[in-house]
Amino acid sequence: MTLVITDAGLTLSDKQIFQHINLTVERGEFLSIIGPSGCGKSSLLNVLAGSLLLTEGEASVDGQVISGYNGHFAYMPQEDLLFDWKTVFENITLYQTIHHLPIDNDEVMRYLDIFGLTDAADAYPEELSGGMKQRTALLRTLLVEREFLLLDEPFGALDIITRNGLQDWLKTIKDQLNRTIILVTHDIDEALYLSDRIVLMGGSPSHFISEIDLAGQNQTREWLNYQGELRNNIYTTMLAGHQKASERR
Ligand SMILES: Nc1ncnc2c1ncn2[C@@H]1O[C@H](COP(=O)(O)OP(=O)(O)OP(=O)(O)O)[C@@H](O)[C@H]1O
Repeated sequence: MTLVITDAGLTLSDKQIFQHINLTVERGEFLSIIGPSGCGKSSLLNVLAGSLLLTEGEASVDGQVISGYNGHFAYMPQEDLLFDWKTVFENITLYQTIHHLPIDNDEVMRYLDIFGLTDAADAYPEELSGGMKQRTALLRTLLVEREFLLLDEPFGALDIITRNGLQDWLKTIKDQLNRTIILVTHDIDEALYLSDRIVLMGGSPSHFISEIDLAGQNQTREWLNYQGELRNNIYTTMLAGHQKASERR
């Protein structure tokens, strides 16, 4: 499946959030979107998930225009809260329970194993570490079984050690997930480490400023250590976009 966004713009309450956004995402790709706070990254994910409608242009999956909630995207919002009174198993199968869909226990157990949560299946969220909670929320999103996973700052609230651990983990399992992933992050290194491609968003109204193609790179932690120039270029570009936005506010 291919996602195509063409000349997309979004105005909310008379404020133009973003404009002229063009993007094609191919099946299996890992794309990160980075940009300053408030530039509209979450809004763009909301458009794809169907909870916001574009005011200009269009987004489509395999030619089918997105015009509201649709069956292509599973969205993990910034604060994907787990229900405290439900176990890990019950939390991750919530979508199926709510929609009266069958639960494939073998499949769920297989994913619990991949996510390192087998022993926690019957635990309640308060018994989990921060990293385990995020893995649980991510697994819940994955089990919705959509082609595209939209991850909005999934590791944003975690300490650096846990965060790095989850990045390493996501990198090792991403091929097994067999999904197309769109990740929103503020963390340049996270984007460099995990992505096939990065788009930078900024300005006012916000737009895509530039794109970095990382396909074919072997992005190890050591590789990251040598990306000072690239990291600096991304940061400088983001800063320029942020300053431009501040001047217009
Ligand atoms: N329903 C709404 N009505 C009006 N303005 C909104 C609405 N939702 C979001 N906004 C505004 O849209 C802008 C973009 O918000 P959004 O959350 O998409 O940015 P972001 O880049 O994801 O920010 P962050 O990185 O801080 O999460 C912000 O200025 C926000 O206040």
